Amino acid sequence: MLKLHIKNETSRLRAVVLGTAESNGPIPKIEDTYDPKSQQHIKAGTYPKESDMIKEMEAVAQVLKKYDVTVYRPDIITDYNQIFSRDIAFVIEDKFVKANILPDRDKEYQAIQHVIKQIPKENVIVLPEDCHIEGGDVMPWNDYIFIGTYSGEDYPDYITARTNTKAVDAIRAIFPNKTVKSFELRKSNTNPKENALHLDCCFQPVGKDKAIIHKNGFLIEEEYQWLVDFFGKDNVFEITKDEMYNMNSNIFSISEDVVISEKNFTRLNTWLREQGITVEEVPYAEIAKQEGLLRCSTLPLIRD
Ligand SMILES: NC(=O)NCCC[C@H](N)C(=O)O
Repeated sequence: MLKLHIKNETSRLRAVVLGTAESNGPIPKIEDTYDPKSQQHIKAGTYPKESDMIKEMEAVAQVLKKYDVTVYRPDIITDYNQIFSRDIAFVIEDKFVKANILPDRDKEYQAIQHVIKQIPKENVIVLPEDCHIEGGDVMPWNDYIFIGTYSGEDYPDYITARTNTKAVDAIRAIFPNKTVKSFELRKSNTNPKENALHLDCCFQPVGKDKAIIHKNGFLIEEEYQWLVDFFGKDNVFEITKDEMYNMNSNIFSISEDVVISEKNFTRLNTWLREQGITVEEVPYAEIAKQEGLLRCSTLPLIRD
């Protein structure tokens, strides 16, 4: 049986599900896409090739192997996108919560049944269907759970809005000992530079007490400011609109002092090293074209 344990985003990683780019399927039709960045690349003829994305994910697998992390991979569903395993479920403490993901992506959960079977049944939580939530919006941070959401009345119009108020309330009820703090995110179905698809597309804690953040990803300035004050101005690395677009906030922590990051994130990687963090660089610019990066591709099961 798997002894799940996740308290935060950066404690030493021991076991993780890493998505797969195998049998990712043909280039989607514009009407079948569910994020504006993929759309943009389909129109420009620059949508990523499966073989390139497989290489990128293999580089991540190699780093995880180097750090002796146990890596689970999804079963392969023919011609189906299974790169972003982060969103399909999430672990908080010893609970595995099935995410109620966008219907276009709902088969992804079935492909990790071999992992779920190893979790005691009483620790697997299935939320009511009207609680929409994706793991990219959920961040356990010690006594807190940070959740990205969108509560506008036009929620149903946004295919980019993935976590609703009902889900935030449900998480609050399941974890009464945690402070659940939600953040309204900026959404656009058409402009990736104005779209924080998930909380991890505009914010992520790193190290022991630091964070990466993009102000414009937050709809409410006070909520952005709350995070800056929480971590302290000097501990926060502010990223630009283009850096958010390139997914700089979506690196992945193996521990408080080791992260996996994209090799072109020069400014961020320099800052991380200045903080004493070892940066394991991988190529991930092709996968980034689908509006997800390293945090999005990983579902941590056990951290110290
Ligand atoms: N946590 C994340 O931000 N995941 C990225 C998911 C990207 C995928 N194209 C989607 O729209 O669901």
